[in-house]
Amino acid sequence: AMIPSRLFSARLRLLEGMGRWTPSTQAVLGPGWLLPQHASPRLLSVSCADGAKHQEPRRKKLLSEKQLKRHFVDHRRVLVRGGRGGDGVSCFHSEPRKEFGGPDGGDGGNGGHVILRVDQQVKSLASVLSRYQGFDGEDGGRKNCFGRNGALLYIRVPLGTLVKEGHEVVADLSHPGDEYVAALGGAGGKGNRFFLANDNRAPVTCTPGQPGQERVLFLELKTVAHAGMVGFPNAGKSSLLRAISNAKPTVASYPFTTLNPHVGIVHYEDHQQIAVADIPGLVRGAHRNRGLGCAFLRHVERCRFLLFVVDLSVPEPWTQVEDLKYELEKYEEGLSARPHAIVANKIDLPEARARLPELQARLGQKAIALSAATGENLEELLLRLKDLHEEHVANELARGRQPLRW
Ligand SMILES: Nc1nc2c(ncn2[C@@H]2O[C@H](COP(=O)(O)OP(=O)(O)OP(=O)(O)O)[C@@H](O)[C@H]2O)c(=O)[nH]1
Ligand SMILES: [Mg+2]
Repeated sequence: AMIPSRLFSARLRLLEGMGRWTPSTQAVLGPGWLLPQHASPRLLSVSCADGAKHQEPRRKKLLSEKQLKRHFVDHRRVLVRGGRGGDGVSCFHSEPRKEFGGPDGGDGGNGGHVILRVDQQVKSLASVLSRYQGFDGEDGGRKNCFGRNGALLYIRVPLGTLVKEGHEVVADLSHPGDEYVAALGGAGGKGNRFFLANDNRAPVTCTPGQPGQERVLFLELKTVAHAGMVGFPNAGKSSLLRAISNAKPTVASYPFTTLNPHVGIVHYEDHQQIAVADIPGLVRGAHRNRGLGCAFLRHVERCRFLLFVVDLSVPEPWTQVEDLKYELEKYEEGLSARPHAIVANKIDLPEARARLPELQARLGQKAIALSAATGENLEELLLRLKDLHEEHVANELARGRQPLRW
């Protein structure tokens, strides 16, 4: 589970055991709606339920939009410093009855580099700290002992991390296993043995180790996936991802459950794998920085095709599609024209099913009506995903490019 959802659930436990829960079926978009009135029964835990008997639940504080954005970690400023090189040593060989032992001060070891490495287990930049110091090299020793080099320090980052220095993009870690040396370790110093020469048989000079490189880098996550799911909060994107893939994003009846994109892999019988990203809820006016703003729309940028997830339990569901397209277009021109499918979710609810014919008519395009909750008609979506994927592969090959492989 991601950190933000844990924060939410901690807050929500206060309301558990109350039995007042009703599933919220629609998200009403306004400034004060960011947390639910009722907690989901999923979060029930015994210890807290006991506690609830004795104490009055506290009033929940509403998260402001600003606080909400703080939970959403897809960019980070990091200070990286390579390890310092070890110092060289100045000393002379000494042994009983041997009067002029030569210089035998060893060199210091090199400082360790700090390296960014893509790790597909890592899903967000939340685990990245604000500063990293590489391992120092060891100092040299007597008897020509060289210091040990500092070990490499790896920072694990998710696939699709963009590395910027100032405004310049210095690396784009968009392939599994990609690495980028963020800061070089300093070179080790030389011991006096190094300075031994024919004209100087007894050098006393030795040099100190160099400090490691220091850089301030900006990491930015752009989720890489085949398909990106976009939809309003509570549309059921996370439920859908759970239903079709191995991913387990949190599902709850309040908007903005998902604050970080999740990527799930859909496995087909022919061993094909399609990566689907669950992208945080978009709201009307996102381009004017409402809700989570449109910062997270950069995750959509790299999705090869889109799934518009529409909540059929809300009146006039077709406006959702128009609004989603509008917001996407505001963010980047042409984004709404990506290959896409329209998914009408929550068909298990009777009022939702009744709205379907009108939705189809208004869109002038087929919508895949399904229920993430009951699993009804998921096959149609899976087949459509496969078609979209094949289209993408054919397109990329035609342009002489390598299609995204998972
Ligand atoms: N009846 C019904 N309820 C559903 C269905 N799919 C999702 N829900 C409910 O809708 C609510 C929201 O589901 P989520 O999957 O968390 O929605 P989301 O789009 O990921 O929401 P955010 O992460 O907040 O953007 C939950 O209470 C789900 O149980 C469905 O097919 N039928
Ligand atoms: Mg979600």
